[in-house]
Amino acid sequence: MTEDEARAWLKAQFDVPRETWDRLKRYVAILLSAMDEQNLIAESTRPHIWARHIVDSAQLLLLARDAGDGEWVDLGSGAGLPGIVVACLSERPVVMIETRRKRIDFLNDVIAQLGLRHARVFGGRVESAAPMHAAVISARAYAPLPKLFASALHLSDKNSLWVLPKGRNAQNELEAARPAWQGMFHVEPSVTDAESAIIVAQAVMPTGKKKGRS
Ligand SMILES: C[S@@+](CC[C@H](N)C(=O)[O-])C[C@H]1O[C@@H](n2cnc3c(N)ncnc32)[C@H](O)[C@@H]1O
Repeated sequence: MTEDEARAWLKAQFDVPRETWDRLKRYVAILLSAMDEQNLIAESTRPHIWARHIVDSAQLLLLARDAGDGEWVDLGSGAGLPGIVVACLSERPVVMIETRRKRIDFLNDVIAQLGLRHARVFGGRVESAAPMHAAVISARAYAPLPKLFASALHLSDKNSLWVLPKGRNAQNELEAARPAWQGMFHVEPSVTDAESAIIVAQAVMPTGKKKGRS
């Protein structure tokens, strides 16, 4: 997907009013300029930021269309991927969880500059966030599945929809997690890379447990 194709995809998939479009463009500009001070995205992806990061994040919204009302919780948000992109493209409240100080400051700065009043940052470890009933949980390049589920189970209930971009190893990672984790799982192809996939899960709980949090 070229950068032009990425922007065209966004326009085709989302009703992108001018204000939203401006926000996305400002986010990209802020992110690129902050790259002088901290490594927020891989240097090699800088020329492909719309395809590799913005569309890659935005596609999760399509997979979460049927989620119930409530907060979208993004684990290990880093530069705000996908959390900031989700907050730009939807009105759902977004909580980004990030532990590194410079990244927390960056995220709060982006929220303020873009006026994203429905987004907030929890600055700390996922494991130490207060229990929640998230409607959607995303995690991009955060942790392998077993650690991901174990660290964030207290943020979920049986209705929470997990949308987890997992690159080219998604199916294998899912099979490896199966003995310890049960739920309804399926794997969706990524629009940005034909060989990458996104794990979508619901009612996730450790195997052997009969009931999740309701
Ligand atoms: C590889 S980066 C990915 C960032 C972003 N999601 C992306 O796709 O570009 C992983 C991020 O997760 C954060 N992180 C790792 N473990 C964490 C934890 N237990 N709690 C909160 N944040 C964590 C790191 O500080 C880092 O910013």
